Amino acid sequence: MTDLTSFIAGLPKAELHVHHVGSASPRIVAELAARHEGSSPVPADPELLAKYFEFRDFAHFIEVYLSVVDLIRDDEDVRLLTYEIGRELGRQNVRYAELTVTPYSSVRRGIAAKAFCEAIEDARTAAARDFGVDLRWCFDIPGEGGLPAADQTLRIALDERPDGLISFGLGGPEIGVPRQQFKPYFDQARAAGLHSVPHAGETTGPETIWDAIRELGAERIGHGISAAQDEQLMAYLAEHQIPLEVCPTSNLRTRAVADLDEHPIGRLIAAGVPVSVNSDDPPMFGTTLEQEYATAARLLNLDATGVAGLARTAVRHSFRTADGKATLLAEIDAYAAAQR
Ligand SMILES: O=c1[nH]cnc2c1ncn2[C@@H]1O[C@H](CO)[C@@H](O)[C@H]1O
Repeated sequence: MTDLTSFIAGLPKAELHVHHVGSASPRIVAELAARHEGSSPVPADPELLAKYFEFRDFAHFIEVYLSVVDLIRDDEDVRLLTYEIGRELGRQNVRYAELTVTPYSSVRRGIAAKAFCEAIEDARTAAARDFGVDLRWCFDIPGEGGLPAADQTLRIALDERPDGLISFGLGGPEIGVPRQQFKPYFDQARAAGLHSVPHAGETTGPETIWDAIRELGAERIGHGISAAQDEQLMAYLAEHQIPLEVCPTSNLRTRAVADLDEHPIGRLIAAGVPVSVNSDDPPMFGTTLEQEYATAARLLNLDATGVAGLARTAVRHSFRTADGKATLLAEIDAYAAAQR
């Protein structure tokens, strides 16, 4: 039996909560910073960049995140970033990923919506061909952009409708950004067949999660960790099988939790809440999906069988086709059996 680290490395995985720009590796950020030399506070040097990715609080994280968004200035940057994300996911044996993409931020930067969508679709085709990674898109509203951002994000989703688009989300800060105002946009996105996957309960309490369910028709919740403060909400999530996309290291690095050993993931699972493990913005948080699995294994006291269960759970919570799920579940089972 190989050790858990190598078991995790080889395990076929699915990722459901990982942000497009938030996945820009230090190498890609350096390349983009060099392309736009001198016009960005983002350091090109990897050492300085690691320091730059240390956050005082969540608001500071969003500020840093937006400074990296600012580096993506044309469709070539979009194509490079997305293809390289595919490479990194393939390196970790991620077979399927639902990437949260924020077209509003790039269109505001002057990249035409059509060119943006063509660039991510080109990269999706190339990542499947070159790395065996099946990418899908969640288009998310950056909450700090308010209703103008919601309107533009919905327009792009419905007018451009790239082949990989499967869901509609809401990210950015929750404090001061109530979920209810986005109901008309989620209603239209859902009517058009997109799955609803807003962030909620990351930096605010359980009421934000209730709002995401009642007002936005959430089928899954980004983070949702404050559900652990509300027994009734956890029972509801368990009964209606509404999964949480939990990102442990993100919560630590944005100060959403003070200490990993206090992370509520164990309490949520013990209450029957469906939970997948994800990386969110891996290079910004100095982590990878593999490391998130190792962290979850430590927090939940999992052996290899338990870790394979994390991968299976992510596949089951995904919006992949039934055939696509069956194929990946079979691959996970075959891998786990071969490692015994
Ligand atoms: O963990 C996170 N929580 C909320 N928003 C996030 C997170 N990671 C990345 N973003 C992204 O920050 C962008 C700017 O507001 C948003 O688009 C949001 O998707």
